[in-house]
Amino acid sequence: MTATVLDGWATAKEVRADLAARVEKLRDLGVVPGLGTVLVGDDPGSHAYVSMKHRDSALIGINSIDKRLPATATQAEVEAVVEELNADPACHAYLVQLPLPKGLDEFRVLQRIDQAKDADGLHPLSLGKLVLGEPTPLPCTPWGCVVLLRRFGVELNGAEVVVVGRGITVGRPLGLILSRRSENSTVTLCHTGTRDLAAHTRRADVVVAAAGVPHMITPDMVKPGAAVLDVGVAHVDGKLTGDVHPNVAEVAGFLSPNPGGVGPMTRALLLTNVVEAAERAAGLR
Ligand SMILES: NC(=O)C1=CN([C@@H]2O[C@H](COP(=O)(O)OP(=O)(O)OC[C@H]3O[C@@H](n4cnc5c(N)ncnc54)[C@H](OP(=O)(O)O)[C@@H]3O)[C@@H](O)[C@H]2O)C=CC1
Ligand SMILES: Nc1nc(=O)c2c([nH]1)NC[C@@H]1CN(c3ccc(C(=O)N[C@@H](CCC(=O)O)C(=O)O)cc3)C=[N+]21
Repeated sequence: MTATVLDGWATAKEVRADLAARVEKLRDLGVVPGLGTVLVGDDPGSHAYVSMKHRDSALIGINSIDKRLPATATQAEVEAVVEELNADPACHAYLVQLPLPKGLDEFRVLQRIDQAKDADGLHPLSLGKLVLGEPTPLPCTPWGCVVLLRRFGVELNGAEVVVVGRGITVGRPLGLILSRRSENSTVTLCHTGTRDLAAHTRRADVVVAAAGVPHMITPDMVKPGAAVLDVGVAHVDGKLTGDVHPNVAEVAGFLSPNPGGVGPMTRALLLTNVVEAAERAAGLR
């Protein structure tokens, strides 16, 4: 048996096709959705992610507002760009690419973002609303995981889900999303303090690997037929390497590849947050 591929490229394309129709409707009302990005410094990975986000935006008619600052930028300079985007009516939602260069206070920058323009769903108010069950933009990577699993008919209602990692981008918010009534999963978050990781993953119907430890999820850790999402990103000998060992494909029922799984979904759900912000600005929701 070999696992069904949870194809993030194909699924992201479907999400974008739906968004393109919504962008069309907005254009008829005279609104062109705008995605802003703030990139500070010259980390090559961050540059690549930001370019991919703008390329995806262009595919469906979303306007790009691309702000760049040198690694030497001060806290005040970064916050001034944030204020500029808060005030810009052409920018419906935006993100500050993390991590910021050393010396800059990320929390203070994130707090200054107008929550109504939060594209990442990682604003402190957005995360608070998620905890409280209020409507809010959802964090893109965890939301992408949920949309991908649903697309392939993986049952979440009542499922045992083990998330490896409690990071703020993936593990922590994924636990919040999956434990809502609408998803209704039983969630376990594992981390470096977990005593017997394999004992947890072996019981899981769904394993989400979001630790950034190359090939840490091996076939013996997976229940036959389980769905496995490979989210973690590391580089080994210059090559993108996920958290899931390739032989897991022989045990799992469903497996999201990396690249080609959750990555493209993350970008598609980011665009969803932008379109929804523009729809709110146009009075459509
Ligand atoms: N493909 C995609 O679209 C995306 C991929 N990513 C990737 O996903 C990963 C998670 O990101 P993020 O949520 O920011 O989390 P962080 O990178 O901030 O944290 C990693 C988490 O993994 C845990 N962890 C590390 N090693 C182990 C281990 N050996 N056993 C169990 N748990 C471990 C850590 O535990 P502890 O808390 O105890 O330190 C921590 O909770 C990263 O690799 C990131 O690059 C992120 C966003 C999008
Ligand atoms: N606040 C914050 N938000 C993030 O969203 C965030 C972050 N911090 N820190 C770093 C990680 C990493 N990350 C990725 C986004 C897209 C792909 C992606 O699109 N990957 C493609 C292409 C990968 C390639 O070929 O390089 C794929 O998986 O197919 C991957 C990884 C977001 N992150």
